[in-house]
Formats: sequence, structure tokens, C-alpha cells
Amino acid sequence: MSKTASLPSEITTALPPGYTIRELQKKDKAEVLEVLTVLTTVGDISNAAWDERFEYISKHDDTYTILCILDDKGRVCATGSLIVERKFIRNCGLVGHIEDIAVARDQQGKKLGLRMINALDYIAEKAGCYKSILDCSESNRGFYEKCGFKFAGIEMARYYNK
Ligand SMILES: CC(=O)SCCNC(=O)CCNC(=O)[C@H](O)C(C)(C)COP(=O)(O)OP(=O)(O)OC[C@H]1O[C@@H](n2cnc3c(N)ncnc32)[C@H](O)[C@@H]1OP(=O)(O)O
Repeated sequence: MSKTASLPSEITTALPPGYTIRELQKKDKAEVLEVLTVLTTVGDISNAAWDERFEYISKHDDTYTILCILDDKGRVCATGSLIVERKFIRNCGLVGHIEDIAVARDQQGKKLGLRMINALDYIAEKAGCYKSILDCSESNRGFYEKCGFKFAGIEMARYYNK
């Protein structure tokens, strides 16, 4: 069964009329990559690179979940990812990492970001995660607080020359 088939109706019916939510499909390449440009540099991804990454993610679907919201014309207008990390601590606990939340610029402000987080949260909890965490800029802190997240420290990063 797809992970979105069991989403509670409070999430699916709260979407604007005609909008739907489902897992990423191979055919979404152009539309989802376009949506992701609101977040960061996407790069020029070849069909072969897309196919390889898509197959990897599909094969590891107990770890990766990538969701898309489609508008009333069936176009991808929002996306978000959940990666389930398997730990030793907390009795071999699971932690959800929420990543790459993006809503197309002309679709922002319609609660699509909130619904995306609600859906990923639901899937993380159902997968057995004891918490979900994410990194964001200060300018998005208010959004995540509205989604129920609490400030929990600082992010640190080291970039490699790639
Ligand atoms: C872990 C990560 O991926 S962090 C990166 C997040 N993504 C980005 O920054 C990419 C560019 N931005 C976006 O894609 C979107 O603007 C998002 C994802 C930040 C928000 O999505 P939207 O669909 O526009 O937000 P949505 O309509 O669901 O807002 C829900 C609530 O949060 C509020 N909100 C939205 N953005 C912000 C913000 N930046 N700061 C404070 N509050 C906000 C809304 O006003 C709304 O509040 P309300 O319930 O009182 O009306």
C-alpha cells in the first residue's frame, strides 16, 4: 500500500479543492525539480542521473519518502522529504529527518507547506520514529513553529569542494 493511502482524512481533505498528495513518481522529474528551485540550486540533472537516484530511493523506501502535492491541474506544486535514520541510542531508535520542503512561489500561503509537514510527520510517527528534526533558516522558524516544531539548538555545516 502506498504511504499516502493511509494518510488521515484531516490532512487530505484540508488540501484546496482538486489538490492531491502522493509519493514522488518517475514522471515528475521536470515539475518537481522546478518546484525545488525555490529552495536552492538544483543543477542540470540528466535523465540517467534522475533515473538512477529515483531507483535508489524507491529501493530504499523504508528509509526515504518523497511526497508531492499536485494542484487542481495535476501539476506538482509542492514537495518534501523524510529520511528515517536508524540509531543505536534510544534502544535502536528511529529519527525522522525532514528535508527539502518547497512550495512553488505562486502556490505559497495556501497551507500546502503545513499539509506537507503534517503528512511527513504522520508517516514518520507511523514508521516508529521517536522524533523528527530539521534544519532551517531563521526566516522559516515561524513556519515550523506553526507546524508544531520547537527550537532545539543550532545547525552547523561544513561544505566540501563539490
Ligand atoms: C527543512 C527545510 O526544507 S527548510 C526550507 C523550507 N523551504 C523554503 O524556504 C523554500 C521557500 N519557501 C517555501 O517553499 C514556503 O514558503 C514554505 C515551505 C516555507 C512555507 O510553505 P507555505 O505553503 O507558503 O506555508 P503555509 O501556507 O503552509 O503556512 C502555514 C502557516 O505558517 C505561516 N508561515 C509561512 N511561512 C512563514 C515564514 N517564513 N515565517 C513565519 N510564518 C510563516 C503562514 O502564515 C501560516 O500561518 P497561519 O496558519 O497563521 O495562517
